[in-house]
Amino acid sequence: MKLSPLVENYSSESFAVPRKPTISKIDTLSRHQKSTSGYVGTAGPGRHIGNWIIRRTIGSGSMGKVKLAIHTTTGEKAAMKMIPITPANTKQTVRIQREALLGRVLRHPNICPVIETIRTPTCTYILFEYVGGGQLLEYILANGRLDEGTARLFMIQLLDALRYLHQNFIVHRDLKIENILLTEDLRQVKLIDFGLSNFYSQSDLLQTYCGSLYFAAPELLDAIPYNGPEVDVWSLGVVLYVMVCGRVPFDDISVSMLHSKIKSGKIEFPSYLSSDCRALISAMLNVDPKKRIPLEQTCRFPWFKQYSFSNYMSPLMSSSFPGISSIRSSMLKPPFNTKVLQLLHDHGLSSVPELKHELSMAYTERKTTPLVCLYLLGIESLAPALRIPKALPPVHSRY
Ligand SMILES: Nc1ncnc2c1ncn2[C@@H]1O[C@H](COP(=O)(O)OP(=O)(O)OP(=O)(O)O)[C@@H](O)[C@H]1O
Repeated sequence: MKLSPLVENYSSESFAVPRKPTISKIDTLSRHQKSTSGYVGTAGPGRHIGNWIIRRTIGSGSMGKVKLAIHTTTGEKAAMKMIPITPANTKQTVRIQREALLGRVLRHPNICPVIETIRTPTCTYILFEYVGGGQLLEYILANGRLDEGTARLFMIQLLDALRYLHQNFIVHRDLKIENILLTEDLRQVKLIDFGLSNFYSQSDLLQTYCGSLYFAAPELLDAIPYNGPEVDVWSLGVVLYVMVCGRVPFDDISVSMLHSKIKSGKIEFPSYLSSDCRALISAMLNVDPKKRIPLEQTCRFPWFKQYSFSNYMSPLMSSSFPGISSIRSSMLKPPFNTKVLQLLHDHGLSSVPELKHELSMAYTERKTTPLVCLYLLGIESLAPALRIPKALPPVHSRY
């Protein structure tokens, strides 16, 4: 595949200098954006939902519109996802509950948290922390590809977020450039959209194919059951390529051709890309999931060599906060916290007595199950010291 002249012509730009969007990039990158579903939000601007006033539309996805909401007393901003309740659509119900619950219990500086969930008879409103810098995709469309220094900073943050998820046996499964938002100062990225996330275990393989085709690992296209984390590694490899090249690595208007390009794993690298960056992308985009680099080994790649990875790790990733199975199960102790059990039940899990029973079994057998992880994440999310992770230092002090 020949590189687009528009991509070749880019000099090594600075992150701060904005560029005009280019049609060819928009064609390439936005073709994989899903169109909004037929749903038109029922909550117009100025309407109150709980303690929030609804303002303008800030985004849309397959689940509906996302509106800016302002808290009536504190003035806090939030992104309100409005999902109409359709009793027949159980798949959507599971997706909403999963997204609301994970957003509530996950605490990581590069994962967008849920502030509140409001349910009415007709609609579920999930209020997320407002991330003010827009989509990373839009930034790249408007300003061109990122320089490797900026891409590296974002990669470190995304790797950290994924490591946190994987340590808690959660796979994102819908990692794509549209699901990465920039903070207002453009120094941090935040992962959104956990509706397709799932729990994995070493013994049970996942089967469901989800997510965007452009970011999908080849084994998913053949419906081969997969363990979990390796599909996120592939998607993150595609994200890295998009960040540093301004286009997707595998592209075709024909879906079957796109499938074969993804399965071939043949990647064209632009000449300006450093060999260290190419090596990392190639290791992440290995078509054989068994040979694909495991997430925790990526930080040892020469592309990261100038940086002490430990400086960038959030406090949540320290050794006192491991998600390793045996340690995780040893953190489980009765009596179980009823607030957390109620929270889990409110998000579609079994009744409180059933949850207690399942946790007691896991405690007796010293087993780490998805429920154990969720319960412990719930406990940790209640601890005030862990709620506000340390802010990252400014970009330029790190290079
Ligand atoms: N926390 C947030 N802060 C600011 N904008 C947001 C936030 N969450 C979502 N958005 C905006 O709304 C858009 C749609 O959000 P999201 O991808 O979560 O919706 P979705 O319906 O789940 O989408 P998908 O079709 O990918 O499943 C985002 O791309 C972004 O532009």
